[in-house]
Amino acid sequence: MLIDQTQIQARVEALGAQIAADYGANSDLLLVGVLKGCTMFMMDLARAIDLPLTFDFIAVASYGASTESSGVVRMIKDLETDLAGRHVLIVEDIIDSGLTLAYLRSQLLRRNPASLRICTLLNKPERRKADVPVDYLGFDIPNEFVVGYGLDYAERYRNLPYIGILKPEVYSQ
Ligand SMILES: O=P(O)(O)OC[C@H]1O[C@H](OP(=O)(O)OP(=O)(O)O)[C@H](O)[C@@H]1O
Ligand code: HPA
Ligand SMILES: [Mg+2]
Repeated sequence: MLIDQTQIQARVEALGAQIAADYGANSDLLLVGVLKGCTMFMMDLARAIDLPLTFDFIAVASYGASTESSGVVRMIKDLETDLAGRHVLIVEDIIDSGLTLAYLRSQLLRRNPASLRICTLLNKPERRKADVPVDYLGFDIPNEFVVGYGLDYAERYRNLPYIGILKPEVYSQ
C-alpha cells in the first residue's frame, strides 16, 4: 500500500475545492477524462468540484500489458465536445514518462480552447521523458509501478480502492 483510501479522499476534496475557487461559477468548465485510468479519480473529483460543469472522455493507450511505455500513444476514442472557446481541464490518473499528456496537450491545443490545464492524481517525476506543465497535483510518487484506484497492470487491479505498488514478481517473469 502506497496511498490509502482516506489519504486519497482528503486530497481529492482539497483539489476539488482549489479548482472550484480558481475557475469560479461562470467558467462553464469542461473536464476531459483520459480513459481508462482516470475513471475513479474523475468521478470523485467531479463530485468534489462545487461548480456547474460538463465532462467528456478521450481514450488513449500506450502501455498495453507492460510496465514501460511503448512510446507510441494511440488515440482510441476522441471527444464529442467542441473545445473552441472552452475552459478545459484534463484529468489524468498518472504522469509517468509524460508522453501521453505531451501528445494530448498538443492535439487539444489545436482545437483553440479558451484555456487548457492539467490535473493529475499522481506524478512520477523521476521517469519524465517529455515535459508537461502540471496545474493540479495529488501526490508525487517514487519510481515504482503502481496500481489501483483506476490504474492497471494488463487491465487488472483498477478496482482496488487504494494505490499500491505492484510486486515486481508479478511482471518480471
Ligand atoms: O506519462 P506516461 O508514461 O505516458 O503514462 C501515463 C499514462 O499511461 C497510463 O495509460 P495507459 O496507456 O496504460 O492506458 P489506460 O489509462 O487505459 O490504462 C495512464 O493512465 C496515463 O494515461
Ligand atoms: O505506474 C503506473 N501504473 C499503472 N499505469 C501506469 N501508466 C504509467 N505509469 C503507470
Ligand atoms: Mg494502463
